[in-house]
Amino acid sequence: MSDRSVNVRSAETGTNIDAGADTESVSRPTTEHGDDVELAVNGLGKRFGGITAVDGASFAVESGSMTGLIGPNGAGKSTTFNCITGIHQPDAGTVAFQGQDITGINPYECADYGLVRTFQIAREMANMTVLENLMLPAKHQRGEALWRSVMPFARREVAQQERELLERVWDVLEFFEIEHIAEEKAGTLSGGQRKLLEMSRALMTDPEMLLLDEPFAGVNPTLEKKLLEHIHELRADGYTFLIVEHDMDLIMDNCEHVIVMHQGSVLAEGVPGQITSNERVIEAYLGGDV
Ligand SMILES: Nc1ncnc2c1ncn2[C@@H]1O[C@H](COP(=O)(O)OP(=O)(O)OP(=O)(O)O)[C@@H](O)[C@H]1O
Repeated sequence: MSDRSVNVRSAETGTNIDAGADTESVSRPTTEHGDDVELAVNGLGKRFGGITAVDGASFAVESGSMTGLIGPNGAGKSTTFNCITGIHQPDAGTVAFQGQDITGINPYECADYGLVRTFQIAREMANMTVLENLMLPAKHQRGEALWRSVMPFARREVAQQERELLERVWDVLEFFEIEHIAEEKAGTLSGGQRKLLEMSRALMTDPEMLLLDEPFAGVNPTLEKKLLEHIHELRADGYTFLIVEHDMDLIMDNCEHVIVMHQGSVLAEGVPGQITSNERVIEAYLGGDV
């Protein structure tokens, strides 16, 4: 893993918090170019009743890359994200993160491994302040158990952890330049500010790889530029990104590798130039509902 200069990582960075003993450790694979694979999806399948949402999707995401996952509406992108991060149990296939089989683990375990996806701010979070929203994900990761808060000898440790946590929250807020909205209720934020909060929440779990589902939807052009700068900055610090986004130009301009899904499986992948000139991709989009 590369050194990271952005000061948004916790003191525990790099130490994989006990992430489930029943997962298999395999040697870390490489791409055909010999680069490290951060995420490997193989033959992934997911059905909902009679609907096949994901149908044998296979792809790899290179460590430290910014990879785009595109495809017409209903291609299976979100379901793929959900199967990777444990929201859905896949019916078929495997998911490996940094060479470890993580197929079917739950979202918390997934975050413990360092793989996290952004979530829309849920309704129940809307009444909480930005600060409170950011305290939550990291608290879970620290495994706050009841005994910690009731046993006198543990109280000092908890207080120290709270202080560190708060420091980290402010580092993240500062990184995204949103300190001024720390006390605002999440429900009152603009679309762009919400996206920044979603990213901030994901960063609080101290990830290695972020899966972003339409991070620019509803974001005005000025904030979109800012958000992109932040993503590029994090990426330069070694984070890996897999981004689902409908804005094709944005993906082509910012990702070095693009995966195209169609009808639940991977139709094409390559550098942006290969994708824009691929006739099967053009056909899928023209025939699809985009
Ligand atoms: N929970 C669900 N129950 C039933 N069908 C679902 C569910 N989630 C997704 N689907 C169906 O699975 C297919 C793939 O959906 P998915 O949302 O993964 O595609 P997508 O590529 O993300 O689409 P979009 O770009 O429109 O968000 C669609 O036909 C969708 O209607």
